[in-house]
Amino acid sequence: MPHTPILIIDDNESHIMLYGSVLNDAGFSTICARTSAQAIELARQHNPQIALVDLVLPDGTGNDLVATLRDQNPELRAIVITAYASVDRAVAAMRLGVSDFLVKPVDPQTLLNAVTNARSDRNHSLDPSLMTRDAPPLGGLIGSSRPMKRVYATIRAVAGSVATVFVTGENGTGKTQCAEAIHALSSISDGPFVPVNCGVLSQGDLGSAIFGYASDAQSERDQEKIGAAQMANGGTLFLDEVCELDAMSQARLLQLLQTSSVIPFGSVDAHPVKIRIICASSTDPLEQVKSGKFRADLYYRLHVVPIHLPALRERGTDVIEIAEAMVIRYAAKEKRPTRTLSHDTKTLLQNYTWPGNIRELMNLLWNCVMVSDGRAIEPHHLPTHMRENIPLAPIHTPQISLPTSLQDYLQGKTLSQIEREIIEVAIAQANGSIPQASLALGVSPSTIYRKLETWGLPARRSRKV
Ligand SMILES: Nc1ncnc2c1ncn2[C@@H]1O[C@H](COP(=O)(O)OP(=O)(O)OP(=O)(O)O)[C@@H](O)[C@H]1O
Repeated sequence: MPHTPILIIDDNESHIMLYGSVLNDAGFSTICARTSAQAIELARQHNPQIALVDLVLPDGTGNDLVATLRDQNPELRAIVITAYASVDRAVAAMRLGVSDFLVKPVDPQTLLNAVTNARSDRNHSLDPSLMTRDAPPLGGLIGSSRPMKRVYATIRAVAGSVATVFVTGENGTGKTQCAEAIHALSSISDGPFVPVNCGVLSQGDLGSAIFGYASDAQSERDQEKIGAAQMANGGTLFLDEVCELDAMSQARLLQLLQTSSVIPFGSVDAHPVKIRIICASSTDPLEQVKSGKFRADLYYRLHVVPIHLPALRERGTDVIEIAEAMVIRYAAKEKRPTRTLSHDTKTLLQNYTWPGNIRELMNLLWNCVMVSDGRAIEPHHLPTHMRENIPLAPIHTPQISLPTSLQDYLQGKTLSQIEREIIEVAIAQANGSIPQASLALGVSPSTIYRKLETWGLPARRSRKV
């Protein structure tokens, strides 16, 4: 429980009673103000850490009041309540450092979620020792660089709450692994962890994959498909590449966050769910908000606790720590003798820019374990572009050439066989460089790495055509 009461500011008596009783029933103490002036005075006396602020007050705007209260106490978390959701209002509130933005009518669960999130956000940001002390790595995450220690500390700090977490970082930096670590450390770790990659499904499939659908009861086909949000009930829903959601799914996700219930497509029935949402993006979500692709109010609700995963090239000697662990892992997996990394190999690994991050490193080492025969992995086992320090941006994009008669080529092949062949050709023509092959194919390197993982192939063993 917080040591100081929650300050409720609203000029409507019935709202004050409603919010007060919900919070009191949940064990919070509250104090109430009907005007900005009263609120400023009460805040001086009681130093509240959380304030619930109506946007329209008799003697000023809620935003102005938040600014004054945060001037008095920069650690104060403000939850703004408004009758109208609008992007402008949400953005203005975000600029003021508002912690949550609720639209009337506010249901009790949404209010409690917002207060719980504000508390965990506050606890997290108030503990500077968490950010600097030597946080040991978490299961599965290797690396002891300073930026990663900060990440481990944040994961630990947030895992105890159910606050929404927004993980950012380039492809292959470990966003999914980070989400899994948060779930594993949380009080809901017994519940399911349900990941959805919003970047790989078509928009039509994506909406029903997350929220499910209910079809016409007369239809002979399945009448209902449970979506990931319901499957995650009691656990964590992980939305990877969340900025890829279309407008309709963004609206549904916002509704899910506001009401803690899921309405499947084609249905009007709301299914209550108790889930934590973790989302991730490899692009800057704020840029997506600025360009109008992603709703500001949704971003704002998702971005309660941000975690940024540094690129592998920014993690110092983590690259060697991870590489050594991977060599052991792949040697065991492939039943090959364990090899060391020679001094020169380590230097090359350390100096490379790793556009595909850890996924690229893993695939490279898998390949090295397969092709090396001596005691150590030497520079000649590495791809040419790493040995010769070829710049990251390719001078020219390789052209993909396929057999001349398309009909002959396609004959008797499934779509997935064709996809696999095209990817293998592109890799071969890029001399084993996944980043270059991905440029030629117009997909992200992660997409190719994932496919190779599915096929059980290390990256550079792809067939030369
Ligand atoms: N710190 C780490 N130590 C060891 N392995 C890691 C680490 N971080 C990530 N990995 C591994 O690297 C691979 C890629 O990680 P992950 O899928 O979590 O990345 P991602 O950022 O979610 O990628 P994408 O953006 O493509 O979805 C996984 O096999 C994961 O287990």
